[in-house]
Amino acid sequence: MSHIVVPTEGQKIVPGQAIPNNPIIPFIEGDGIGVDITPVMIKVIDAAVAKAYNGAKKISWMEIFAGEKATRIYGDNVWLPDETLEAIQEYKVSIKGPMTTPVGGGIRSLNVAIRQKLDLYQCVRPVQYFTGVPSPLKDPSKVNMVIFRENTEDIYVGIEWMGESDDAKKVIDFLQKEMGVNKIRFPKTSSIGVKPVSREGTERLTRAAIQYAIDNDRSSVTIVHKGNIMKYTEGGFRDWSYALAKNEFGATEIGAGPWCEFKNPNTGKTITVKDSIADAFLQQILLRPAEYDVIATLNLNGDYISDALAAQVGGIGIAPGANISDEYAVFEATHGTAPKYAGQDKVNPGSLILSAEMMLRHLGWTEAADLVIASMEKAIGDKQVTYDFARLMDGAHEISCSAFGDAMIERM
Ligand SMILES: NC(=O)C1=CN([C@@H]2O[C@H](COP(=O)(O)OP(=O)(O)OC[C@H]3O[C@@H](n4cnc5c(N)ncnc54)[C@H](OP(=O)(O)O)[C@@H]3O)[C@@H](O)[C@H]2O)C=CC1
Ligand SMILES: O=C(O)CCC(=O)C(=O)O
Ligand SMILES: [Mg+2]
Repeated sequence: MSHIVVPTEGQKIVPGQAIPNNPIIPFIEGDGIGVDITPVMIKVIDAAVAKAYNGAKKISWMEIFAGEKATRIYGDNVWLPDETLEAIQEYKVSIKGPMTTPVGGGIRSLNVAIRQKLDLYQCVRPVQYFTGVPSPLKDPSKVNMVIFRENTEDIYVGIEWMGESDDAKKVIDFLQKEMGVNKIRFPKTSSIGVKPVSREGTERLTRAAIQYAIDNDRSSVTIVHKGNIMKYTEGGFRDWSYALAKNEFGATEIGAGPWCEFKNPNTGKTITVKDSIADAFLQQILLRPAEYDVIATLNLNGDYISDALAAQVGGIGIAPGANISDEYAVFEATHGTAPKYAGQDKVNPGSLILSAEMMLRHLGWTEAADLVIASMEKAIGDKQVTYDFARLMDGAHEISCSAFGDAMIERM
């Protein structure tokens, strides 16, 4: 039985057709702080759209279910109902709150499952400084990067077997007897994980990152990898990315290479394609952030880099993101369910609001998106901030999650 109530007003987004003035947008509330941030996001976005278009445009929100709320509605163990995935596919553009993933045993990540099942291969996470936001950097205004994180491959996808299980023993046996592997230090008790990284997966991600650099007049794309150690997976990602830059975008090597460059066909400006080994990269972004612009990286590196870079511009309370395929887009914040704050109307709704701001731009509703950015800048500039910023800002006025949404709306 369906538990999704389709709004009586509103239309579906149809690829190849103009975005309707009243699109139906599915949303997943999310676990933990989802109950706090999702309603605030909806209120702020509705206000921005109403203000920007004088009522001529409006989103019809349609709740769909996943995570703990789905188990309450659909029954035990129904974490990701089929009709939720079908709605994301049918309505094309949607937004989700965070969902809990237990550590060790228990269900595998529903967030990752949505990305895998719908092949949302780009995880796009812009990291940009807003004036007045507290930061550990001397000059955080130099941080302006967009992470393109591969979203469907790598050790992150969860192909692994628990140490001492029959399956782990079978895999270790195969590796030792058939593949000549003699480097597993403790074969009797090792858990084993598999890290698939493909040329196709790399190419489509790096293509999207380079195309983004072209479309948005960015100066460089940095391939971040650990290819010195994992030569065929992380190293493959680097080599396939450089090859794509040369073969598809006409990049040529600078000096002895491997860095290369090409002219942006739209602006004539040079775009440099370079690479950085992940450990060094994490210190470079702290010390010399101005040198990095668009980042293309694998799934696990991208996970770490997302939170690390977010910290440089105020933390994961203000870190938006989007999961994108050639057909669908699911917007979601970088952070998780922050369970200790759930239901307290305390946390920063900024990440989910900025994810919705990315969604407005994706729809071409730039006027409303601009209002979201401007009102957030004003609220922060007036030091009306949630606890996470208040504890790091002098003279800040700490307000609740919902009051921050209201402070934005008052400033639109
Ligand atoms: N895409 C998704 O849905 C994601 C889900 N998760 C899941 O979330 C659960 C909790 O993960 P955890 O590692 O604690 O990471 P979280 O991102 O949920 O929280 C870590 C810390 O980040 C800060 N934080 C997070 N969100 C906000 C916010 N909106 N405003 C202000 N501060 C915020 C808090 O810091 P402080 O304590 O300093 O106040 C919080 O304790 C796990 O089950 C994990 O798997 C994790 C990441 C992404
Ligand atoms: O799915 C999860 O529980 C964690 C995901 C995550 O950390 C991320 O996508 O950044
Ligand atoms: Mg993460």
